Amino acid sequence: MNATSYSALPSTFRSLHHRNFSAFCSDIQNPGYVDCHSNCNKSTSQASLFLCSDSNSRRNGVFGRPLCVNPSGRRNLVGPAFYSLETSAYDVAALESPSRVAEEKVGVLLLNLGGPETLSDVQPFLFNLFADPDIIRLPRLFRFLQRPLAKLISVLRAPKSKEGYAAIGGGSPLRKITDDQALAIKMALEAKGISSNVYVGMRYWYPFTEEAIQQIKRDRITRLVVLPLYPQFSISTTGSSIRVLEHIFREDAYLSKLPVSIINSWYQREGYIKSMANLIQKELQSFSEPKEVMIFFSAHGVPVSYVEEAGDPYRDQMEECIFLIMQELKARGISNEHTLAYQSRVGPVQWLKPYTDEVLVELGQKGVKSLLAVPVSFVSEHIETLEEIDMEYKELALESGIKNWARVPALGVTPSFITDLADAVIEALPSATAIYAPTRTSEDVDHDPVRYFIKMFFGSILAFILFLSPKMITAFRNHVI
Ligand SMILES: C=CC1=C(C)c2cc3[nH]c(cc4nc(cc5[nH]c(cc1n2)c(C)c5CCC(=O)O)C(CCC(=O)O)=C4C)c(C)c3C=C
Ligand SMILES: [Fe+2]
Repeated sequence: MNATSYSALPSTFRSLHHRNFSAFCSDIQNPGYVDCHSNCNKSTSQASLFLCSDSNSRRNGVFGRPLCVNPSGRRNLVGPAFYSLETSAYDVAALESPSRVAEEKVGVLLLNLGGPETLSDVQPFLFNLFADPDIIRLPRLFRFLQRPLAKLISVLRAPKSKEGYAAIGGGSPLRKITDDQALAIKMALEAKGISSNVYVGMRYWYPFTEEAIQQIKRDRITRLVVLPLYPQFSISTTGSSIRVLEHIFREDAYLSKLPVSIINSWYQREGYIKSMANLIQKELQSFSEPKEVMIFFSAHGVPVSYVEEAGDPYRDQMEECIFLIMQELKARGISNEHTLAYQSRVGPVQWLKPYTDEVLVELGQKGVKSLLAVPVSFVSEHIETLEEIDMEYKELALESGIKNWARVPALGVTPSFITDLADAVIEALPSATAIYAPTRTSEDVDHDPVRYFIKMFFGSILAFILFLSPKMITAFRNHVI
């Protein structure tokens, strides 16, 4: 697991992230949904609160006996069961004063992206996504345009996006797969002697992170591990979900005192690397000449500015991840050629290169005949594996001269992977610390009505010119994702 605490992230990212906290408010387009951000204000965070260490962590212990079982089957909760802990191997305070009897209710919150379940969910889902200031990062002057812009882009993009979801059965499989993963992690923890409630919190669709948090509160969880289901950290994924959590936690007396441990990334974990290597090794055997196969890692892209201006560690982590997987394969005597490319770009800006579609064409032209696609930024099947890779990229590869094509499946509930995630949770438990309420800074409150009017006026004109240009519209409507 990445031992990087939040405070150890690149300072450029931290400052951007904290600045963004100031602009955050609930943007969720979700008619029958109770707005958990009603207290949303313009305060900013100065805290670096995500402390998670994997060094010298105690592995599991025996954690007491069942106290009670909540029979209600909440949709974002997996198998609720609480245990009373008489001695806790992970409770640092309890270790310091062994006479203390701690009663712990361990919660694990899985963070994920979420996806539309039906075709009519697609546009509101896209609205939620584009209304996220970590997905479309507007300069301060334009922030007031986030929601109108999200509306515009979501409407423009919805037809293309709907085609994709229609091609994979009419909706995203993400919710079902994430629920299965939650149950599997709960059972793996149970097998290691830890009883827990495992919750699913999606960023852009049901069950929303806000709903999961409310359930955690109702369940009076006393120690929480937050586990994003993204192996590598990006501002646009884990960062965005953590920002939502921070916002909710700092507004709430109970939550701000709850010991929380957030696992920022876990791409270097041995169990994950080995599980990925297993999938690749197995799939290589489906080719008639396994040694001739090019291993083609395809990661979801992010705009270059995230990495080069905002300090997103995503590209570095991705490259290290690929290195570790290849090292593991080499240790098994597999030394195929490999390459990494980035897929799924949206909009008119530069994304991380090389682009998957361009590399496929080049490889075909260079005479590569066999290719094994390995989706590497996500651990569930989703639209970008099932539609973009399996349909669009496969077709492109075959047209470009590649003869033999296969893809490794996403990890899903692969036992070795799930066991490793359970271990990551156990290792994170000791470092859970309360999130303290940060103070506000004047930078985040724009009191002056004249300044506000001037910003709105010039911002609108500039936005009109920039965002409604035909180039912009085409970019959002057409780019593959
Ligand atoms: C590590 C994974 C992901 C990163 C990084 C990421 C960044 C990112 N994504 C968009 C825009 C869209 N993403 C969409 C779907 C989508 N994205 C991810 C993962 C990452 N995104 C997943 C798993 C999914 C699929 C969910 C599902 O329903 O199966 C979409 C919608 C799909 C479509 O329109 O076709 C958009 C749009 C941006 C702009 C971005 C970084 C800034
Ligand atoms: Fe995405």
